[in-house]
Amino acid sequence: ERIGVLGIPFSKGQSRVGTEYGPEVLRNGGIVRKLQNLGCHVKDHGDVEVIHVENDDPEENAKNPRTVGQTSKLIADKVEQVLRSDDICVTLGGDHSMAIGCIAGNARVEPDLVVLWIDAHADINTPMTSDSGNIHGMPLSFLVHELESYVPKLPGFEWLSPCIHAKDIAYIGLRDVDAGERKIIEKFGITAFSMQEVDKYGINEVVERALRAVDPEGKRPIHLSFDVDAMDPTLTPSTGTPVIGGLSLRETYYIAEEVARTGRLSMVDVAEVNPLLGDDKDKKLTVDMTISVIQRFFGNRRGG
Ligand SMILES: N[C@](CCCC[B-](O)(O)O)(CCN1CCC(O)CC1)C(=O)O
Ligand SMILES: [Mn+2]
Ligand SMILES: [Mn+2]
Ligand SMILES: [Mn+2]
Repeated sequence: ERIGVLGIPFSKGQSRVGTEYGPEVLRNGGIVRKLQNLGCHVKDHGDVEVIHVENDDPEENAKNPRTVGQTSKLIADKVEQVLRSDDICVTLGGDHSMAIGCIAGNARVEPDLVVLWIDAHADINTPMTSDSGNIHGMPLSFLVHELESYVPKLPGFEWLSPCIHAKDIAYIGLRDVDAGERKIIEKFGITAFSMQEVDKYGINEVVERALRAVDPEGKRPIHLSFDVDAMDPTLTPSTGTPVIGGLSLRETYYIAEEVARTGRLSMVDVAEVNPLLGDDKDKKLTVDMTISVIQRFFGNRRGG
């Protein structure tokens, strides 16, 4: 396939400096060349322009709303452009608020997409249910039709309309879900496989059930949003909100290989790499583990 790589050097969806350097360290780790070495045609589209709004005061408890909202619009426009020329878009983040623009942009090209959200967290707080006000904990709430009446129209988000339904989402890797998120997941019946289910059923059964739940006929395009904190922090320590007891390398490989096998992968977001956290060993490990996972979405299979 033709892969379009897009950097999203963004950090204003949360409060730690560093995720803006995610694209740089992933590129320096060789992600473009390693995908090309798999026989993929890879075009690096550079970085999305990041907007910085002065005096961007919190609104409805959400921090940096104008900066996040306006940048998300540019992300959506750029993602749409990439997907008009390439088959698959790989976005290098950047904090997970990037997914607002990534999914909105993908949905313009693939309106029937389903979302696999690989993460320790549910990232579906509304501005009111969030305890932090960090928009990287809220992206899905801006995108889901069923939550539209619960989410205030924040300044900077005028351009955005919900584009997915709750039934189109499946989580794998959850282990730090807030009370408000739990209520939303239950109220709207969102498919969710926490680490408990991964242990109970095994990753093969979890992946099979997740795909069947969102796409029983096996024909819808897949948007895979990968938060590197889904993996155990011993594998990806350089990330802002690590949670122990995460996915193993082999479990994460398996998810990537199975999604690749569908042949319906439309987009992969790589979120929450923060190279300023931890020491140099941690940073290198995080980058190397992340890239080794991404390679498995594109034909690098353990069986050859
Ligand atoms: N759900 C959290 C964390 C979001 C993580 C976003 B990511 O993209 O990395 O998945 C919860 C934060 N909260 C912090 C204090 C704790 O005591 C409880 C959880 C929030 O800030 O909304
Ligand atoms: Mn997370
Ligand atoms: Mn709809
Ligand atoms: Mn996340």
